[in-house]
Amino acid sequence: MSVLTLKHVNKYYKVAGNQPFQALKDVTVSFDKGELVAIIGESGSGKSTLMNLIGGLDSDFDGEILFNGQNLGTFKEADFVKYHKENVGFVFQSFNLISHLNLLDNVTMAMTLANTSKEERIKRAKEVLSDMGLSDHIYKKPDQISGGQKQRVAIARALVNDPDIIIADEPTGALDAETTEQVLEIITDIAKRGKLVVMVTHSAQVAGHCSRIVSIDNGSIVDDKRNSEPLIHEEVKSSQPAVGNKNLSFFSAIRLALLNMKEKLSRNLLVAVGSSIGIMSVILMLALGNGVKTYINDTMNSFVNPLVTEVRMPADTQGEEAGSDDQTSLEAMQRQQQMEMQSMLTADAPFQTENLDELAALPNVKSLEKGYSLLSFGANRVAYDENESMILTFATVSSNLNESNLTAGNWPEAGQIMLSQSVADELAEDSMIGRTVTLTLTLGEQVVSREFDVSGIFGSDSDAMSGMSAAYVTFEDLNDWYQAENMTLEPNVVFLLAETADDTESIKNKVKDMGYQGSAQEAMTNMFNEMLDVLTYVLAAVAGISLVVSAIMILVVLNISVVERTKEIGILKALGARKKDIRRIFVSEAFLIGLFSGVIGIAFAFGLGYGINQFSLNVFDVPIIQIANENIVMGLAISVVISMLASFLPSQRAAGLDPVESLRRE
Ligand SMILES: Nc1ncnc2c1ncn2[C@@H]1O[C@H](COP(=O)(O)OP(=O)(O)OP(=O)(O)O)[C@@H](O)[C@H]1O
Repeated sequence: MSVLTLKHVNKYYKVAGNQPFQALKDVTVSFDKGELVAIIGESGSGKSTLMNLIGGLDSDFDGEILFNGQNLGTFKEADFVKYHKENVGFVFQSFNLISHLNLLDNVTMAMTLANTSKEERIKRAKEVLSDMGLSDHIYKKPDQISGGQKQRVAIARALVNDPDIIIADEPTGALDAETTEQVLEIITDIAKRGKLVVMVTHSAQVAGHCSRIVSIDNGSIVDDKRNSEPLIHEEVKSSQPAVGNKNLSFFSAIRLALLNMKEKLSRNLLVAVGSSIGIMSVILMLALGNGVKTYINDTMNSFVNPLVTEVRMPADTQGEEAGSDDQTSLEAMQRQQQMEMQSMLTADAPFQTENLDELAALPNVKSLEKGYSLLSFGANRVAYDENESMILTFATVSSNLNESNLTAGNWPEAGQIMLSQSVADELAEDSMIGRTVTLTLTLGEQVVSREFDVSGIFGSDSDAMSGMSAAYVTFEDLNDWYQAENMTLEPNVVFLLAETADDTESIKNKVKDMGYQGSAQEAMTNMFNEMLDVLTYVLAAVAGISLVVSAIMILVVLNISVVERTKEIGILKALGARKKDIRRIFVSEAFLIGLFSGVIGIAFAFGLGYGINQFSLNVFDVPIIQIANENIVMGLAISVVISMLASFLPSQRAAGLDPVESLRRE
């Protein structure tokens, strides 16, 4: 059976606005192994058209082209891929080597596309290159060798997968007489080893070397002359297994992408740096959010004891018991009205005994401490001599206040008061400790005053709380005072002391579940945190707009790359690359650009963050940029994903290129 048989093959080219142009007319011919066939004819007679059809680069024809009995007309993409990988090898007039790959990589390309093992690839390529007398040049790039050497590399590449057919389109067209002889000798040897070689030539001398000469004129075979029997001497079939049906691996795609990117290093670096700016901005915005949040939380938390959970009655149950919602009696309403009046000055509802009992019974609660706190705008004040200071917060001292914030003197005991720095500053220029002040409070509906000795100063000038005017006495003193005024002091805040700081969180959660409120400060911190989160994400999103610019930049660069590498894509397809492989090469390139720009963006963020922190440490005493690990991972992921998304269109375009047109591209 013939290796290749054409039966009544017609080829029409579609021409816009015109009748289709018939380039091949009823071509019927068959070729055997060992034949060295010259296809000759005038320019435009249809030689290349015929070669493209039998090489499986063009599948649009009428009639039958049979390779070992299989009709190319019925082939699917996967069949053509297999055909290119295993059965045909191409040699072109202009060599068509891939310029950024060395000779070894050029020759191994077909095997790389078939995912042949690295050792096997290199072993086979070295053998074939050595057969071509090129052992000393394997690491050179194509532009470092002569024309004859280039054509030998191209022949080595065509032979390396041990195909049945070699299709050579004017393989000696660009060579001088001497080199032509050498190349012809090699080609003749190939036929002698049992391959079918079909070669287009314009040279009568070259045709004279062939065993058979087929003449084409105007799309038809007009002459078919055999000079000799097939040249076959001994059929040499490689002992190596066929390349198999595996495909380009992810790692090979990355390596190919890297080699190509190296070729255009400065351009790729510029793109990576350009798109890294967006990534850096996003990371910095998130890190700024982290920094500010940490600063606020730390400042807030530094004033409270980590063992303590502050509990207040729910805001919507003023005067009601937590958990009991059936108290609609007149008494309760009156009580609520009274509380509301008071809440012009104060805040929270008092705790009932049941509340105190259920809170004290919570697991991990070591003890329960009662407290009272009163927020007022102008009603409560401390006076000393002629001076007077309004106090915003009046509270009983409790374990909740962190003693480390006591900047002078002692914690108040019976008959004593502790003032905040700002109050002390307003009352006297020198130290207030030990002096007697008059505290005036609005208790219920009465305005009452009492004298206390100043025991200590709470909070320093440098912290955020020092601006808050506050005064603290003991719960017992306040209780006495209430009794003296014929009133009962009911705690409106309760402090639960945990066994260990680790238990505090769970106690806080339980208390919240039971319907109580946490400290006002905690609520404020939470609100701040939520606002900061929103603000941070908005800022990061605004910074993220530059990522769109990056994506467009990457898309444009990859598009340029596709145009520049059109011919290379044609070569890869002729070597058996699937559409998917071509896509994979471009997507890998985008992946690498994304990875590099992510890494550069992270490095920039750290660099700039360091600078900003030096400044903020000087000014605010805190590092304001805090890059979290998840910011780094997110930055990298965003960078890679955006870049890969941007590669979608260019890689799709590359994969869809027609191999015949691509190979024709200069
Ligand atoms: N894509 C195409 N669309 C329309 N016509 C085409 C196309 N490709 C080739 N042709 C026409 O088909 C005919 C055969 O072209 P082909 O390239 O096969 O000739 P050739 O014999 O290889 O010529 P040369 O020796 O100059 O390379 C020519 O008339 C050419 O103009």
